[in-house]
Order: sequence, then C-alpha cells, then structure tokens
Amino acid sequence: MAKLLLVAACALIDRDGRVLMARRPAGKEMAGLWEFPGGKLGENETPEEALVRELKEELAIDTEASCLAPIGFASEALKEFHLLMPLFVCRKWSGMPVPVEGQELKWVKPSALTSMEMPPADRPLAAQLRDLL
Ligand SMILES: Nc1nc2c([nH]c(=O)n2[C@H]2C[C@H](O)[C@@H](COP(=O)(O)OP(=O)(O)OP(=O)(O)O)O2)c(=O)[nH]1
Repeated sequence: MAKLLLVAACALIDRDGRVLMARRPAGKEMAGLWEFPGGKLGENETPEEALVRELKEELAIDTEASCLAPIGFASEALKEFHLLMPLFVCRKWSGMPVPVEGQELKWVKPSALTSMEMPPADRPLAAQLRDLL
C-alpha cells in the first residue's frame, strides 16, 4: 500500500465571500495549477497546527485553530504517495495575505472556482466549496 501524505489545506474566505487561491510556483510538482494554501504536516503536528504555521509562512497572516472549520477532504493517489488532505474554511485572520514565496494569489468568486486549473484532488473540493458558499 502507498504511504500516506498528509497535507492540510485552507480556503480563506473574505468579506465578499471570495476564496483565496494560490498558484503552485515553477519548479514544484504540479507547477502552475491553482491550489488552496497549506502544506504537509510536520512531525507531531495536527492539521490545524500545520495550517496556522503554513498560513504564516506562505501568506504572512495570523490565525488560530479555533478559526479553522473542516468542510471535507480529498483522498487521491499521487505519483509516490496517497494524498489525504482535509480542507478547512477560515473567515477570521489578522494581516493581509501577501505572496511571501513569490506565488501568484487570486481572490476568486465561488462560481468561478471550478473553472480554474487545479490538482485533481482539488476538483471535488472546489465543487463542494462552491455549493457551500
Ligand atoms: N497545499 C496544497 N497542496 C496540495 C493541494 N492539492 C494537492 O494535490 N496538493 C498536493 C501537492 C503536493 O504534493 C502536496 C503539498 O505539498 P507542498 O509541496 O505544497 O507542501 P509544503 O509547502 O509543505 O512542501 P515543501 O515545499 O516544504 O516540501 O499536496 C492543495 O490544494 N493545497
């Protein structure tokens, strides 16, 4: 059986109900595709802890576990791993998201989410999110 890769992802929702998507930078696996901010869980990290850390590292915003609400997950075979990725919604943070790692960022209306180019694991999550918002 393939080894599990645990990744936590977050849909940040602004006051107008738009979702922040980030473009995977050149040089990374699946470069150019639009994804939810987040990343791999560190050793002994909960998904919430990993997200609070990743949102700070990638977007320079501060949030906390109590502001993260799980809405679904992806379970998808990747090249070397099987990806298990919970998706959280977050509406409360401090600071303004900036692309710390040079990644492109875009605030997207829920109705436009599913027409973006995304990793395969994200497609059902994007549809779920659109229906929820
Ligand atoms: N963050 C994120 N990763 C996703 C999404 N969809 C998806 O298939 N993935 C995959 C891509 C990668 O194989 C893995 C996340 O790895 P990553 O490289 O972005 O994570 P990281 O920042 O912790 O990685 P690293 O560069 O420090 O190794 O999950 C998504 O919506 N958000």
